[in-house]
Amino acid sequence: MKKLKTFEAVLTEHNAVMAQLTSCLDDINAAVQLLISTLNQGGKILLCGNGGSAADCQHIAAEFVVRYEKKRRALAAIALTTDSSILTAHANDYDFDTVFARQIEALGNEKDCLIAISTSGNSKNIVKAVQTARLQGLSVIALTGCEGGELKKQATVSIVVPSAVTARIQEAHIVIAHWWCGAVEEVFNVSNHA
Ligand SMILES: O=C(CO)[C@@H](O)[C@H](O)[C@H](O)[C@H](O)COP(=O)(O)O
Ligand SMILES: [Zn+2]
Repeated sequence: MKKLKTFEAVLTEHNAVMAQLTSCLDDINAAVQLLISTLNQGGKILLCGNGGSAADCQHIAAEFVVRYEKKRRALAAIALTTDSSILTAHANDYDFDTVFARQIEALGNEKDCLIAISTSGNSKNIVKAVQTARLQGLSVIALTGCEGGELKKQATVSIVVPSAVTARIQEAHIVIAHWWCGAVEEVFNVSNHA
């Protein structure tokens, strides 16, 4: 049986990935500018991902629509991972590879920005979502790892977390996305919110 990785080993691995995130600073900053300009011009943020990254999509959308740390006006974000009727109908009647692409066809326009999350950078439904988004004129931020895979080639801005371990990459993704939420919130903080 494979020996259990100790919690200390996980912490060491996690801390090493966090320390190496400085290599992604330019891309992280470029992505936040894209999010701010998207919202400034009346666009919305769409998000897609599988598994743990699907959960991250709805987590991040909630921060934008409701709040991160401050009360301010609502910001437009939709997780494409949450409508079980759309997901099951499309997977059942067409195929799973286009579950997100289909929703982008329905909802996306050139003012919008897609945040596409895939730790491998190669999940077919995420790659197809990015292709559809680019064809429709959306900008795309890829949150990925493992050298970026196919996503890196197709996104407007790619953040490639320097790790090949899915869980560590996901942990880095949420740290980055939380920073984006805080930075965006600062810009839209001048609010008429009660
Ligand atoms: O959360 C985890 C592992 O931490 C899993 O659910 C993981 O997200 C799933 O295996 C995904 O299908 C992986 O897809 P991707 O990140 O390579 O696109
Ligand atoms: Zn997980």
